[in-house]
Amino acid sequence: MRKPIVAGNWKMNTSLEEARALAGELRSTLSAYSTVERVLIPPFPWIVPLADILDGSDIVLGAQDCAVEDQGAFTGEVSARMLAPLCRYIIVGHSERRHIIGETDEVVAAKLRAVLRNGARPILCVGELLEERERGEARAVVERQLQSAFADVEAADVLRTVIAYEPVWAIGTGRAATPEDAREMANWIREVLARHVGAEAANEIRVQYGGSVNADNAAGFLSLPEIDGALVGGASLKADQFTQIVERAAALRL
Ligand SMILES: O=C(CO)COP(=O)(O)O
Repeated sequence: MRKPIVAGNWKMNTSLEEARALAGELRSTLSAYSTVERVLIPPFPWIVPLADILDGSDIVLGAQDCAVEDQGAFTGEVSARMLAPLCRYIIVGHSERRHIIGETDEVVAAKLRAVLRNGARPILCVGELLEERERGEARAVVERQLQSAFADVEAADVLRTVIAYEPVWAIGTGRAATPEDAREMANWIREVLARHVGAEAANEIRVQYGGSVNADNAAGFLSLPEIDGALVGGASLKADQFTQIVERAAALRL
């Protein structure tokens, strides 16, 4: 059985005060839903204060990115080695890093390996641009992203990774993919990964959907057996919205 995972990617949002208040509220509202893995992914500087606020709860932290290297003269970088004691998950390959910061598939693959060798679990984001979907290339793009990320990764480590299917055109646009789009891509992701780890193991890998998920549309995705949770951006900054999404996941995936 794949345990559902709902993660809130706060991106570059919240003041320290707001972050503390949001985490404090979520600590109490989310405590009832232990059948769902609940992950808060705040900006780097809030990870330490939030670790204190969440101490003793079963809500876990994630990080939004990490460096390729573990340590050294890389001014401004934060390594997976530093994050791993505090964060169970680290996002790699988010589309904002691929398309705004310019991270290549090779950089994403190196970051994925950094997360794995330091004992954290990657949330690997994959997804196509609107023009790629319109040209009928969505599956090929996601296949390339997966093959590149996992080229030098052993099967056991592939199984520690969560895949987030986040079509770029659905992120922050209010235009979510349809549940059918998400289902098709989740099946494709497992098909591609099956070549690497075998069909049985690929069936153990969790696939989330991300892109304009909110309390109103979450059930459409979370009710699908192929979709194991959501990676939530904007709606994760609102305690009531995020709590409702987690509540839907708990109710639909018993
Ligand atoms: O990028 C996302 C999560 O990583 C999705 O963001 P939105 O939910 O704001 O569309």
